[in-house]
Amino acid sequence: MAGPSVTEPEPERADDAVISTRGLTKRYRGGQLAVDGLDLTVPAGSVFGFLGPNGSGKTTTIRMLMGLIGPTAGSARVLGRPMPHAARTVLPRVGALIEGPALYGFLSGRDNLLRYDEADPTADPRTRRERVAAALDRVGLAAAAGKKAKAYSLGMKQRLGLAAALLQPRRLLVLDEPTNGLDPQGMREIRTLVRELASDGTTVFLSSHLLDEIEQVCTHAAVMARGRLIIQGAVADLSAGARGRLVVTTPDAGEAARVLKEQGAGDVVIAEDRVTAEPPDRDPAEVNAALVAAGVRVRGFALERASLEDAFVALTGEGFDVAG
Ligand SMILES: Nc1ncnc2c1ncn2[C@@H]1O[C@H](COP(=O)(O)OP(=O)(O)OP(=O)(O)O)[C@@H](O)[C@H]1O
Repeated sequence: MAGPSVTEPEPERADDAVISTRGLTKRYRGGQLAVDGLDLTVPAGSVFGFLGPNGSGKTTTIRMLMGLIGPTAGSARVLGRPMPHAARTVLPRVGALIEGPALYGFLSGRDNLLRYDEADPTADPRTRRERVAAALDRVGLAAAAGKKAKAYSLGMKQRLGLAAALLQPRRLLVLDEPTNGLDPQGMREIRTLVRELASDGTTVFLSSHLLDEIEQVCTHAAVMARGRLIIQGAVADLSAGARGRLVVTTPDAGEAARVLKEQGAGDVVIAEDRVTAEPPDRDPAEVNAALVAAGVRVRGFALERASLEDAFVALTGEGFDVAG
């Protein structure tokens, strides 16, 4: 008689978070508090940017999420399961690219992937070649598959690392600074790839110290500074929280600055024929009318959308200094 089929326990929790941490903390042996009480929620299907200057605790967090190091306090769940406890069941469904891919330079890109695939005990050897070809194709390396990996550019190596992470279907991809060290073209390629992967439904968690990168590819973001979470949420909401700047283009910059101050604008800055300021609490049309009435020749009048950087500065009172 056929008994009930053995199925894996449903891993997803009601909140549908692919990653969630509660009070996650790491203090290194030397006493360094690298991550301090982190409550992170990564929604399923998001491209989640994990942003922070160098040394803010991103890599330490990723290492805890992947079960590579244990937390000092708090807990982390990945795909609904506790880490590092459930690493054996969780990690096969997570593709990770952490601290650059480990590649054999003397082997071709294809042979590197064949090796990766061989190392996976769940991978069917009969379909290995097709899997490797599909992964190479996915990252745009099909034409360079026969080249030795040492002849690859840094961007190609990153893409090969991604291909290795994509040999199996993944629920989650974790990428630690995937564009670090790449030239603008290499960066664009990786970003395009990330967008494509996300449109296939894979949740992508990527760390970066580049604000504009997060704005370009991510739907959600969390901002870290000195081991603490500053803010997290949908990227559109994060930047909406900060006010944009008023930008007036005029040959009469000095007079425009005076009028803007009179109208209640803050932080008025003149840069040649551009005057920017924190917009005052009144109808922009009135501000414009006041400029014109004072004889300022207004050639441009705009409210620039706030960037994530503005949000960061507003929240921390500091610039986003990548040198940390
Ligand atoms: N193995 C370690 N032992 C002691 N301190 C460490 C260790 N690894 C990291 N740290 C410290 O913990 C803090 C957070 O480092 P972490 O690497 O997590 O930051 P990060 O945001 O990933 O920065 P980066 O992009 O430079 O790697 C830093 O002050 C760092 O010097």
